[in-house]
Amino acid sequence: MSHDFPPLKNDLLLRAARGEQTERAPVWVMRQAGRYLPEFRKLRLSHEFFDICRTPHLATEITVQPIRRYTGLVDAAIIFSDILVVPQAMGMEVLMNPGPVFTDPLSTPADISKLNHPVDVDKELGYVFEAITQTRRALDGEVPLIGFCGAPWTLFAYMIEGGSSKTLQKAKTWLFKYPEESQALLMRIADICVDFLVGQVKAGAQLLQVFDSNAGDLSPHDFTTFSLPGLQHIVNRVRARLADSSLPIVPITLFAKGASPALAARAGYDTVGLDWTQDPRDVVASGVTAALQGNLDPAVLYGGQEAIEREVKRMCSAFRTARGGSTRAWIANLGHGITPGVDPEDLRFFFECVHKYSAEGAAP
Ligand SMILES: Cc1c2[nH]c(c1CCC(=O)O)Cc1[nH]c(c(CCC(=O)O)c1C)Cc1[nH]c(c(CCC(=O)O)c1C)Cc1[nH]c(c(C)c1CCC(=O)O)C2
Repeated sequence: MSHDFPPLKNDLLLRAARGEQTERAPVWVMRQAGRYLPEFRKLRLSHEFFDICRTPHLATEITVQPIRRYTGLVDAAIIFSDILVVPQAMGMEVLMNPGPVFTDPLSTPADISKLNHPVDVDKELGYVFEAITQTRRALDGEVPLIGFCGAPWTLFAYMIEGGSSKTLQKAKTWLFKYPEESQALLMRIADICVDFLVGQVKAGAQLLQVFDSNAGDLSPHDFTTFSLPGLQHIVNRVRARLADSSLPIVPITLFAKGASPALAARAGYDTVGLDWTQDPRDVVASGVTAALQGNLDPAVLYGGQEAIEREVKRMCSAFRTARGGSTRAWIANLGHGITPGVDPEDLRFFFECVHKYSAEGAAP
């Protein structure tokens, strides 16, 4: 590889993702660079959301904010960006005000012809690669850097709904009314995700995560029919392409929120992310052998320190019991992103509790 990055000093995340035993569970939280941090809100006052994503030194600055604040407590950085940069690369306009808004969503399959095809990922998303490379240098090996993308089904849903939606009525209409066109578009998105993820590893990402945030809206049959093929394509092609280009075969995590973990595990990722509705003991009992990530309810962080300590203890004990007494192959996290109203000191306490209660030899 052409980069010469500082050596990694904390590899807990990478070891847990590979299924190894670690002296304690590595911990990070989804959306850890975000609005609950005053230093993020301050920078955000003078910059639009997607301008930050497109400006590598700003994306780097925000990515390292939680690493600086929680030095020695947090075990990973995740590049500051958004899953919706992929629809932008496909030619769609997306604004953030305050949630995502597509100015011209897809309404029928005829609209697919308006999308860029093929997409030159290096050209359209090169700013993410540059941000990753700058962030690797800024991190100075303190913690590994996670790259990510949205899953085809979740991106497809945003491209059709034009924003967040409770029912996903429009996107689901496509699945049932235009199944073949839907599958073709889902696989087109999957191919872009492959190029995007490989480019992120080339730029310096040390673990990848695919966010299928809308997975739970599909029945098991429809998840299997419409989401799983793209997810499998991504993990298989990314691994093959990394091997062909002599790049490191980094671990890959799938967070399919709301989906059955046993079904998500069929995609073949190294780590399966769990939301807080799942009990890790049931997940392991159902035959899932992948590493696990998660899964405290983000709302626990509003409950005060007594609740945080009690619930982290409960979580650690559940993951330990799931594996017959060890915290092997577990990455501690929330079950979804941290929300804007959390007190940063309560997140610090969450990290401290994970260190204490996930340690080898901690009381069960
Ligand atoms: C569905 C989704 C999106 N984006 C993302 C997902 C998948 C994860 C999930 O389910 O939450 C992923 C994402 N978005 C962001 C990151 C950065 C890295 C991190 O710290 O985790 C990541 C990994 C920054 C962001 N993405 C967004 C913000 C807040 C925007 C702002 O600063 O105004 C941040 C910090 C905005 C965003 N972006 C998106 C929505 C629906 C919203 C608005 C609602 C919300 O804020 O949660 C799309």
